Amino acid sequence: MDSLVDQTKTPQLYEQIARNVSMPVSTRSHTMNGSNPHQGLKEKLKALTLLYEQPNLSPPKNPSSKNRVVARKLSLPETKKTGNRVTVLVRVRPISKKEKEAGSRCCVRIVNPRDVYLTDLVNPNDYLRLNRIRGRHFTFDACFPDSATQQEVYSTSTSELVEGVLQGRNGTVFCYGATGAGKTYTMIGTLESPGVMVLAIKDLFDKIKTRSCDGNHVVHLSYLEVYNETIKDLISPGRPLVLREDKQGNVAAGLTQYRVYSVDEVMTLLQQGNHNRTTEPTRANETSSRSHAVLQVVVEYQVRDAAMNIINNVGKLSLVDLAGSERALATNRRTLRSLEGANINRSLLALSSCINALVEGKKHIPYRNSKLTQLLKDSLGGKCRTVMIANISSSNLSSGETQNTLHWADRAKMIRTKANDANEDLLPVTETGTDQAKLVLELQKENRELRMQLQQQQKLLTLEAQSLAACSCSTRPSVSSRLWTPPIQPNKKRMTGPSSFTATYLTPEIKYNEEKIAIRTLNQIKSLPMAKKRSFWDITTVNRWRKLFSDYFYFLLYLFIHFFLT
Ligand SMILES: Nc1ncnc2c1ncn2[C@@H]1O[C@H](COP(=O)(O)OP(=O)(O)OP(=O)(O)O)[C@@H](O)[C@H]1O
Repeated sequence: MDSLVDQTKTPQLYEQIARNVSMPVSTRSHTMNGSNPHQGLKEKLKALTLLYEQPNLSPPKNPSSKNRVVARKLSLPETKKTGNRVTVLVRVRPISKKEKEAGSRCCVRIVNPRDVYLTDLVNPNDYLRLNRIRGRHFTFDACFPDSATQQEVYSTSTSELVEGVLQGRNGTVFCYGATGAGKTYTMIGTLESPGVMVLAIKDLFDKIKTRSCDGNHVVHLSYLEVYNETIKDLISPGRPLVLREDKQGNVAAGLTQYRVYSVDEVMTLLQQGNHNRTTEPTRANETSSRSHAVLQVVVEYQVRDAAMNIINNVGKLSLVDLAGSERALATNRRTLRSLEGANINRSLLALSSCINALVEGKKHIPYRNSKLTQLLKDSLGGKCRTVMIANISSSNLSSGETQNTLHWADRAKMIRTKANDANEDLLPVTETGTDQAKLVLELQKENRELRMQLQQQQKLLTLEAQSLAACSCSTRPSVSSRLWTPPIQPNKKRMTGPSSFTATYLTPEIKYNEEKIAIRTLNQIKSLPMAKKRSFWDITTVNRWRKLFSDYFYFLLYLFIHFFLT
C-alpha cells in the first residue's frame, strides 16, 4: 500500500484522528447532540479528509510496529462485546505488479485497528465534485493492512471459533469481496503462507490432542462448491447434489463426510478438493475462483458427567470462500464466463437481500433465492457465531468494487445471529447412550441375583449331601447326632467297663471310634456326588443293557438261528 501517513507527524495526527474517530462513523451513523445533528459528523469527516489527504503522510514504515497495532487490538475485549452480532473484519491486499504498471494509486487507508478510510479519487478536473467531501470512513471490528500476516488474520477471525466448536458450538467464517481482492489467499493461502482453512485445521487437531483425555473426539470433513447454482462434492466429484432441509439445517444430500484422524489427511483432502474446484482466468484475476467453496468440519465428542451420563457434543465449523463479485464489463470473455459471472452476481445479490432483510428485522428472509444463501442460512440467521472477512484491494482501479464491498460489510455488521447458548450447553444424552447405560445396570442386577441363587443352591446341595450321608450311615449314626448312643455290649460292659455313662461318652475307645466314624462320614459326604454319579451310571447302564437286550432279544435269536442253520 502506498505510504499515506508520515511517521514524523504520527503522534499528533493519530491523537487528532483518535479524537475525531472515537465514535463509529459511517454515512449511516447517528451523531452528536446539539442543534444540527450533522454538524459534528461533517466536521469529523472534514478533519479526517484533510488528515488523510496530506500528500506526504505515510503509515508507520516498520511493518512489525504496524502489526503490533493489530496484535494489540486482538487482546481487546471489543470482539467479545459483539455477542452474537456478525463480526466483520476488513483485509486490504497489496497493489499487484500489474496494477502498479497500469499506474494504479492507493485509495484505502487503515487509520487504526478498527477504522478504514476509502478515498474517493475524483478527477481534479471535475469541478462540479471538487467541493464535496471526498472519501468515506468505515468502522469495523478489525482492519488489517496489506502487511498483516495470515496468522494474525487467523488469530483474530477464527481461533476463537475453533475453541467454540470444540465446546459444541457452531461457527462460520466467510470471505466476501470483489474478484481478485484476496479471498482465496485469505482462506486457502499458499504453501509458504497457508490461509485460514489450513491454520484452523492445524489448530483444531492441536487442541484435540491436548484435550484427548476429556473424551473421544470424532472429526468429519466435507468440502463442496456451488457452481452455476449447482452443488458439487469437491472431494469425490460426481452428480450434482440436492439441498435438503433437516434438523441440522440445509444439508447437501449425498455429500461425503470423511472421518479424518490427522492434519496430513485433511491437507490431502483439501488439496484434492481445491484441485477439483472451478477456476478460470478473468481480467481481474489469473486464477479466479468461479464457485463458492464451503469446507465444513464437524467435531463430535462424548464425555461422561459426574453421574456417569454420556453427554454428546457436536460443533460445526464452516469456512466459506465466496466467488468474487464483478461487473459484467470487467470480464473480457463472454458465453460461459458471462453465465458464471451472472450466477455469481445473482447469488451474491441474494446474499445482499438476506443481509438487508436480516438487518431490517423482516420476518421473511429470502434464503431460497439461491443455493448459497440456503447453505449460509444457519450462519446468518441461526445459532452460530459468524465472522465475515471483507477483502478489498487498495488499488484505485478497483475503488468501485471496494466501496461496494465495504458498504455490504458495513450492513452485515448489524446482523444478529441467534444466541449460541443451546450449543454452549451440553447436548442432551443420546438415546443409544441411555440405552447402553440402562442395559449395563440391568445386567449388573441380574448378575447379582444369579450369584445369590447359586450360593443358595450350593447351601441346599450341602445340606442334601449331609442328609444323604446320614441315611447311608444309618447303621453308623452321624457323629453330630446327640441322640445316638453306641451299642451296649452288656456282658463286656458289666465285666470290664465303667459305668454306662462314662462308657458311652468319655472312654478313649469310644472317642477314637467316634473320630473314625466322623472321618468316614466326611469322606462319604465328599465323595457323595461321585458316588451318586457312579450309581446313577451303574443303574442307567444296567437298565440300558437290559432294555436293549429285551428289545432285540428276538432279533438276536433270529440272527443266531439263521447263522447257525446256514
Ligand atoms: N494479503 C495478500 N498478500 C499478498 N498477496 C495477496 C494478498 N491477497 C491477495 N493476494 C494475491 O492477489 C491475487 C488475487 O487473490 P485471490 O485469488 O485470493 O483473489 P480472490 O478474491 O479469491 O479472487 P476471485 O474471487 O476471482 O477468486 C493472488 O495472486 C494472491 O496471491
